[in-house]
Amino acid sequence: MTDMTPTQPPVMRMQNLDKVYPNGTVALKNLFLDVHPGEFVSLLGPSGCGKSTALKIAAGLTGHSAGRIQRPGEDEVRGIRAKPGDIAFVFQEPNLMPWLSVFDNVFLPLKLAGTSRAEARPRIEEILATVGLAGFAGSYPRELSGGMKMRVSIARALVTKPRLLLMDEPFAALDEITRNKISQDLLSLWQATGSTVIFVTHSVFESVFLSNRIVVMAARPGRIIGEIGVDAPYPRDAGFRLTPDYAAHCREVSALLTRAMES
Ligand SMILES: Nc1ncnc2c1ncn2[C@@H]1O[C@H](COP(=O)(O)OP(=O)(O)OP(=O)(O)O)[C@@H](O)[C@H]1O
Repeated sequence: MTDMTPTQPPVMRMQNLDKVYPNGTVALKNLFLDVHPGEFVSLLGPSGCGKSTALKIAAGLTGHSAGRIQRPGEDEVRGIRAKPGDIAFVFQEPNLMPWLSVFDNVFLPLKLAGTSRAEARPRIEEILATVGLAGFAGSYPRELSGGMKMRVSIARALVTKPRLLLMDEPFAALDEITRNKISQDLLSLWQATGSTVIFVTHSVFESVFLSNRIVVMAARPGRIIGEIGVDAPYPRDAGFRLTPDYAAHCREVSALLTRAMES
């Protein structure tokens, strides 16, 4: 287990959040979650417990009904809102612009932030190389496999060096081998960029492989039932290996998930 004592102020803080959708569905109730700089937090829980809702609120894509949220760069007291580029997200569907090349898809958020093409080029080339797409800058989405499209989507999300990266089951549609490879790429990027990540997944294996903290939500209404720190004594660059430590962490998370299902 890692020492989970926070050392720096959180990048994102959810305090006592409730979310009631207009149709009356209570998706979140008394949700508290602090995410600290450089953390990779996985959010797990039974289907419908409110994981995506929590992520959408964090992204500012939907509002909350009660409680408080502090996003990166925001200061409620001084009325400062998060800047575009402070928060990035990656969903299951890569959502690339089909008429733009791989280079231009990744360039898009930098362009919107006012960066020139020439200025952006070295950064884009570097990030494409990190995700294994060095030779594909001129390709178009239709020419890429699902795994390659996901790599472009991750590169596009991280190219602005966001303070917070939100990922909602990004690898759910990929086959297992591609999923393992991309997980390793994501881990390299996370380590290289020092990003802070919140990652929603249904996979215990994936969460233990990737995260340094796993937060489990209870079935209803959406609230946190417990969390586990993962200090990764197993070789993280070697894929999902069932070493005794890795397996022990997986068992711990599975036990917590079982409790969450029964709650
Ligand atoms: N736009 C919406 N309007 C009404 N209810 C919604 C809406 N979006 C989600 N819900 C409901 O809110 C609850 C939480 O949904 P959410 O998608 O956040 O859960 P989840 O944990 O991400 O689920 P899953 O693991 O299946 O993706 C569910 O009961 C869902 O039906």
